[in-house]
Amino acid sequence: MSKKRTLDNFFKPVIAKRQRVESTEPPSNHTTYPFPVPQLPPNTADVLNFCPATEGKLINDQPDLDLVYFQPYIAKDAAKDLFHFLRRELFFYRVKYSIKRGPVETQISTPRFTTVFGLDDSAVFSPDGTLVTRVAKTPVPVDRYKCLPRPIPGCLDRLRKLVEAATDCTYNFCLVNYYASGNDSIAYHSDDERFLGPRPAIASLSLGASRDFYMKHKPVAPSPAAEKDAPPLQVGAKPLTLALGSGDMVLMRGTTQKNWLHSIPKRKGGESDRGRINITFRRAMVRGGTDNYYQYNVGVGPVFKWDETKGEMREWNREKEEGKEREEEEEEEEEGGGPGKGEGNSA
Ligand SMILES: O=C(O)CCC(=O)C(=O)O
Ligand SMILES: [Fe+2]
Repeated sequence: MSKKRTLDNFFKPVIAKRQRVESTEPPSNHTTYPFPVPQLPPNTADVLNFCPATEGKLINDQPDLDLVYFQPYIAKDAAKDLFHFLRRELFFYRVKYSIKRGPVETQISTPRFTTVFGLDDSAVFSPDGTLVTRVAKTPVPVDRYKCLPRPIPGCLDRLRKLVEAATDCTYNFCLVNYYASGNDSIAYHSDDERFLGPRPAIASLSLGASRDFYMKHKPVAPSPAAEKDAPPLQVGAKPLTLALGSGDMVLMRGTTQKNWLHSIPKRKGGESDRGRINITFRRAMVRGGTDNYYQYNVGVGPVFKWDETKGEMREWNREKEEGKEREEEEEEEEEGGGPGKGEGNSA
């Protein structure tokens, strides 16, 4: 070893590698989960007590736009830990579906990983995990929903409560997107579904790689009295770009969804390839909302789980996982003193 390197090492501050400390609380589980979801690690949970890390800034200087931008909502280190925890522990889907426009059916592949938890306002989960009506607390018939609703796991429910307090709104749904690379995206759309009510509040939290969030006003149809081919009306709204960094949160509320579109466009290389998680909290009023969210964010395809060694989402399969666990248990048993492994047998 060269002298220079030895000296460098001498003066380098000793930074202890941060240990991953797991929660001792039992994980969240439900019959609809492919596998249990651990509780937040205690150090991440503690830091969340200091949210919001900054005060929200109002962005309402354009027609029909009403945003509150927390930049950030979660401080940098905690946002990083939360990103890695959620990417590692949640189950995701890559949903495919078909849409019919007139006689033409088109196959769509959602260009990002998604997952969803929650239940509309008509019902609640009872402590044993079954569904009961919100008011009368009578069992909900099993065929009420096309896809069985999933309770929000403890780790995301903690976030939901914090976000409720910071935004003065209540939410019963949590949608999670994972953009694995710059090739993953969400096209221009508005979250103005009828089941969210007329002026929905949607809180959108970003973790991981920074991505551009584009917003533009919807074209405004000319009045019925205008000429037939009249161009869309100009409302004088300028498109907007927010460079959403890790820990940032945007609350979209009031007339925003009715009048504005938003998207996360594709990007080439750079930071995007490190992956980004987006979590939106919303409130669905009726059961149609529940069916819609599960159809488009869970679907019927395979489960994906983050593979730490490969550094990518991999298809997860219950039989394969259970087989792997059995093998590991058998290996442990053998190492623990099975025949031929005893003392004096090493020659
Ligand atoms: O990823 C984002 O920031 C936006 C996600 C979004 O618009 C949605 O899930 O509806
Ligand atoms: Fe959206």
